[in-house]
Amino acid sequence: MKNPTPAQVKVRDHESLSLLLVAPAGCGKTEALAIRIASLIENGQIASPQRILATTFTNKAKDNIQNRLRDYVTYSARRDHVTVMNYHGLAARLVRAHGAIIGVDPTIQLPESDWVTDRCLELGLGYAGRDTVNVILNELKRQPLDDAAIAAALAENGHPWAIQIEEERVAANRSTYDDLLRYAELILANDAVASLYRCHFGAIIVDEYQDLTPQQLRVLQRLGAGNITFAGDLAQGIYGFTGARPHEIDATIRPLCDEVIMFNESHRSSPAVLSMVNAMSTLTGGENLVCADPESWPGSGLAGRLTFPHAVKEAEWVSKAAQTILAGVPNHRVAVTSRIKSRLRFIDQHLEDTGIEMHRWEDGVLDTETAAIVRSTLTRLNLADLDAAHDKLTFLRDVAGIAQVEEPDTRKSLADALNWILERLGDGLSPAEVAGRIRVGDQTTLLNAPGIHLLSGHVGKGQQFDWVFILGAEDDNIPFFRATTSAEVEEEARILGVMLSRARHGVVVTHSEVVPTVSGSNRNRDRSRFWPYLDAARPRDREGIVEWVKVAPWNSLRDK
Ligand SMILES: Nc1ncnc2c1ncn2[C@@H]1O[C@H](COP(=O)(O)OP(=O)(O)OP(=O)(O)O)[C@@H](O)[C@H]1O
Repeated sequence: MKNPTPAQVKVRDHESLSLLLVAPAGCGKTEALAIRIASLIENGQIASPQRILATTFTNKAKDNIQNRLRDYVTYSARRDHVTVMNYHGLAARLVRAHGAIIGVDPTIQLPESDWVTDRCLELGLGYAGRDTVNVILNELKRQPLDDAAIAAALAENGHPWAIQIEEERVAANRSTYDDLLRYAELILANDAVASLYRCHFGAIIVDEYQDLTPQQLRVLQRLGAGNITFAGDLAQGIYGFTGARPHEIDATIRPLCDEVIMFNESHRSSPAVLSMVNAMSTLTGGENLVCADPESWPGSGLAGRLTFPHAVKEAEWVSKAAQTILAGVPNHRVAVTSRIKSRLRFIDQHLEDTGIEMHRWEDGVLDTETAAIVRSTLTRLNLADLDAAHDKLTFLRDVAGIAQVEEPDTRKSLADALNWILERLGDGLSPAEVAGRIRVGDQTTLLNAPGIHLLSGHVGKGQQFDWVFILGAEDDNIPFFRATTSAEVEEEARILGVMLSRARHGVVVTHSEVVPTVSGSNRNRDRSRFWPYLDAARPRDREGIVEWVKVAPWNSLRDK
């Protein structure tokens, strides 16, 4: 539990339930939301049978907010007064309970994968065809249109594959992620249903509002009707590709909120790290961050930037640097990150080959809810029955009870996890051994585990690490080659800003002159066009980094 700052006290004590909290990375927004939730319960503003709804975008973010809440709200108060849900989970709940009022079968099959993409590839449309079909369907389904209106709009558009795939979906009584949100909005247009939910959820808490799509905001507004606390940061808007519209959302909610409270003091990062984050602010549009307690950071923190002749050399150096840091501060967490996951393959391979332990955030790591189902499945699994089953995956899905899982994100991760179990059992592991390999993304492991963590830029959103190495500061990687418009390139700058601002003590950015392609041929790579912006932070070069590490006050670092 932290001592709230005066600004956090203002958020905690703000009487009306309609509030906007805007602050750059690391200023304590999520902490302030947890403090506010605790206060709403303590002062009886939200009392049974009403609950507070806290919405998140992913299961990992759900774990993150639940983790924070543990510091301020007792288990029983959380159980009785707080619901933490993803947008897809919320939409699925509405469809299951009230689908019939808009003519949707409440038993409709819930999504557990990107079915439209899978279907396009099965039909041989290739990646370009898949992109076209997805764009057509996504854009239409982000509007409050029923199935008949979607069919009519598709007929007018005339794209034969989009029409066929949508017809197949309806005939098979299945839903995609887009359908769930669309149906939820249509259901909430019914005043009786909307007021039922407003009575149930007395207040809504929305973190990372800049990532909302207009459709998600419309759903929230029907549910929350002026009782919403939003928190976020436009400079961290990195989900344009999923339909997020940060400026549009901001312009919509500002006039509706009773007050706007702003913070600009970072509680997360050292002065050196903040200088790197601030160096990007002209591109990210972020406020300049001030360090809340500059004297408290041993050595003032570390900011570094260096170039390697080859990605393999980069991997060797970063691995050695991470180990040197961990030798000095074994309780620390070191993130090795990059814009895209595949750019981490050299360091991943190097760590694997040298037997250095790492936590891969995107592989075999389950959120708390999925891990609980998988563990119970493994305990109940009878191997003889599995061996005798004609279709092993279907058998395993039945044992896991996937059909009863309502939360689409959990369904997806469970479906992936069941495939992973089958592979491991196929490797000759026993169910107990497979269970032993499960890594859970909750506070006891991923969120707090010391050591080296490998993760891509988007996955790191909302998280923090003591040290962050950002690999692959090359054009094509960041900005990603698909970013062509100025708006897309600006979003790429914000992704770099998000990666930099995950760091507490130190951040090091690297570029490699040669990066082999996935097929193994060497490719020359230019430094990222964002590289020169970091000059303003006067990052240390290789010698400077070595010098800092040599004289670093490890004892003080360990305790901070
Ligand atoms: N009042 C406080 N005193 C000391 N530390 C604090 C305080 N408030 C927050 N912190 C710490 O500062 C760090 C950043 O806080 P938090 O994650 O809430 O920021 P945020 O604004 O949500 O960041 P981001 O936008 O990057 O997700 C956390 O380690 C948190 O525990």
